This record gives sequence, structure tokens and C-alpha cells, in this order.
Amino acid sequence: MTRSALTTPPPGAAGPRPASGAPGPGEPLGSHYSRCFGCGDRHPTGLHLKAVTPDGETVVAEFTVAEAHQGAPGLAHGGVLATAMDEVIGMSIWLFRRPYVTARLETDYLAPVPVGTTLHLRAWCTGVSGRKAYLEAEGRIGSADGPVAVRAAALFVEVGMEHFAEHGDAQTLLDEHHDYEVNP
Ligand SMILES: CCCCCCCC/C=C\CCCCCCCC(=O)SCCNC(=O)CCNC(=O)[C@H](O)C(C)(C)COP(=O)(O)OP(=O)(O)OC[C@H]1O[C@@H](n2cnc3c(N)ncnc32)[C@H](O)[C@@H]1OP(=O)(O)O
Repeated sequence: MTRSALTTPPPGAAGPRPASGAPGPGEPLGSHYSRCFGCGDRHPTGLHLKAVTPDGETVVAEFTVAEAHQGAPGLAHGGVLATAMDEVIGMSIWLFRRPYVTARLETDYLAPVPVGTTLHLRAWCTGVSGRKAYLEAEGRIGSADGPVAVRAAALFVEVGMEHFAEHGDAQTLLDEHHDYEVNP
């Protein structure tokens, strides 16, 4: 993968920092927002990704490419695949139980992905430096050790919950995240 300097942890970056209370090995992560396009179970046309952490630090999920996800006839759209990578990376940082957003997402497409393919997604954190978290993901065709079709590297930046309240829908945020306080 041609990961850029912007998605490479600087020397001295800390390791991943899963939060106490985050899902442990073998447990599902759940959705961070019911109407999220990537993971929301109340989104009518979303990807409906469901992730599990095998070890408390990495995250795995499966994504079966459907007709609604085509770019060329019979093949997955690259933007949809990037969305799946963004989501599984976002799910892996959700293990930190702190609010982060995608600042930069780099995606390499290594093989076409036909409709009907199940991509086995995996994401992990390569380092944390201040508010910046560095993460990578891959999507393998057919099984967890199948050929790699997509790779991604990302920079996520930690924000306060105020980010979502100020720029988005504060009431829905409160409805779904009672455990966070948002300053008025
Ligand atoms: C019910 C509600 C839901 C609740 C949610 C709960 C929490 C969930 C948590 C986790 C689950 C996540 C699951 C989601 C999965 C999908 C994720 C998405 O799709 S997120 C949407 C798309 N992304 C955006 O909309 C960001 C838009 N951008 C921004 O808001 C800002 O640009 C932001 C916050 C990224 C940075 O702005 P600044 O003003 O706070 O900070 P500055 O100083 O600019 O940047 C901080 C550092 O990062 C670097 N940086 C920022 N952007 C960069 C970039 N694009 N490339 C490289 N470096 C960048 C800067 O150079 C700076 O570095 P130096 O500290 O100086 O070393």
C-alpha cells in the first residue's frame, strides 16, 4: 500500500487506546448511530455493517456487494467500497469510546469486486498522536484470508461531542447518546 506521510504515525506515536467499558474480544460493537449510512439499522438503503472485535483492538465486518452498489455493470462502485472502509475504520476507533471524525481517507483498489461478493473487512489502529489517530483497513474477497481487493489508510481527528451538536442535529445526538453531555 502506498500510504502517504499524512496517514503514517509520527515517530513516538502511542499505541491504540481502547477504552475501559469498550467491547472485549469476541463482542459486537453495535452501531454508533441508528441512521448512519454505514452501520445504522434504521437506514433504509445503507450498508448495515455489523462489526465484531476479535481481540479488543481490531475490528472485523462483512460486506456483501449488492446490485444497489454497482458502478460498472456487475461491479462494485469504488465510492461505495471507500464508504465501507471509512465505516469499518470508524468502528475500530469507536473502541476508544471518544468522538473522532475522518479527516483523510486514502484508498487503493487492487482488484474488481463483482456483485454478490462478500468482502471481509478488517480495521486497526497504527498509532495515536495528540488528537490524531492513524488507522488502516483491508477488504478481502470471499474469506478472511482471501485476496485483498481494497486497502485504506486514514487519519481521524478527535473532536468534542460539541462538533456533532454544533454542526449537526443536537437533539438526535442527545436522544441516542445519553451517556454524553453536550455543552449548550
Ligand atoms: C448521533 C450522533 C453521532 C455521534 C457520534 C459519536 C461519536 C462517533 C465516534 C466514532 C465513530 C465514527 C464512525 C463514523 C464513520 C464515518 C466517519 C465519517 O464519515 S466522519 C464525517 C466526515 N468527516 C468530517 O466531516 C470532518 C470534517 N472536518 C472537520 O470537521 C475538521 O477539518 C477537523 C475536525 C477534521 C479538523 O479541524 P480542527 O479545526 O478541529 O483541527 P485542525 O487543527 O484543523 O486539525 C487537527 C490536526 O489534524 C490535521 N489535519 C486535519 N485535517 C487533515 C487532513 N485532511 N489531512 C492531514 N492532516 C489533517 C491538522 O493539520 C492538525 O494537525 P496538527 O495538530 O497541526 O499536527
